[in-house]
Amino acid sequence: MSLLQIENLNVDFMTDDGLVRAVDKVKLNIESGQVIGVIGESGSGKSVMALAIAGLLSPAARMQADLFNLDGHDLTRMSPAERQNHITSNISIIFQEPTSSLNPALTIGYQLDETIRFHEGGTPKQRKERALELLSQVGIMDAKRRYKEYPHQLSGGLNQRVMIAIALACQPKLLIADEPTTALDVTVQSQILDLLLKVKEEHDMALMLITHDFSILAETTSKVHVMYCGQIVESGRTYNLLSQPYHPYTKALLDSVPHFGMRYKKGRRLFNLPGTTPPISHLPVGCYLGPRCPYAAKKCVQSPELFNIKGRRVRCHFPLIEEEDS
Ligand SMILES: Nc1ncnc2c1ncn2[C@@H]1O[C@H](COP(=O)(O)OP(=O)(O)OP(=O)(O)O)[C@@H](O)[C@H]1O
Repeated sequence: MSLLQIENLNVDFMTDDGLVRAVDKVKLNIESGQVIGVIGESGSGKSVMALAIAGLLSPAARMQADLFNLDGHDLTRMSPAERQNHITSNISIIFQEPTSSLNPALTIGYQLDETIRFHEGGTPKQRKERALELLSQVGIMDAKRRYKEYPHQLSGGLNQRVMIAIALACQPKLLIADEPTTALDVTVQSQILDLLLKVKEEHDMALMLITHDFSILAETTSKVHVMYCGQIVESGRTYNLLSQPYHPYTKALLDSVPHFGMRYKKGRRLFNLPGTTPPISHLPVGCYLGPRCPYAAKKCVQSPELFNIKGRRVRCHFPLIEEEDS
């Protein structure tokens, strides 16, 4: 069953350079219980898209969508207050830096209690029991002691567990994890990923994982969206997309990271996409990847639409499909 359906989501910001578009015609469909991934270079619009979905954009942002259906309700027809209420009842989000997401002046227990009070209510005793239960569920030993402690007394990994406990207190149907492991040590990263998958199963949630890391996507997701300059440029089933990318940008990202089993020869270099991501205030005409793309041709001065091909959606005039595939 479809949990979230979005069509033509745009997010604009008014800046000194004028109006800029950080998220451009994004189309998404998330099924209940599904794990999807979003990948792209820094500045490609992943976080702004996540904030837009979670209803957390700054007032300076302008958001517009042709379709925004969440759990069977059309958000485009709701008042801002109704919309916010529906989103906070259904979506939670955790961020890259758990320690800065928590309030350093308040205990873990107080911050958890605030969320439980808002979403579930109950007496102080019931709420405390619920908070301790949530802390145990996310693998925090000695929950009673941690309940009284402040974020600075916990490691980054433990604080991320607390953030996950707070997210679960909202009983979301969708949890968005925006680079949840980037700021953590490698060993802690895999523990947090395992935990996210465990709580996703236990709470029957969908999970949107935003990352820079293809190996995380390969391990955890069933579907991947690749973003560049605010647009989704390729979407598809994880295995198919990673094993045979159709968009030159997806291929460039994959070719720029080492793979297990790759033969290393002296002097051999990983692929390097020339140039840098253009600022959203100065995007090139036509295909945004055009000036950096090894496959660019005359036609690429026209903006490519996202089109369906062999179970994939690709925004490219010349997708990398071999003869026998087409
Ligand atoms: N409040 C804002 N005002 C103006 N521009 C903004 C604002 N917030 C984000 N942007 C711009 O929107 C674009 C997308 O940013 P976003 O943070 O979503 O990228 P990202 O893909 O999440 O990057 P990273 O992987 O580094 O987190 C960037 O060009 C950024 O500068």
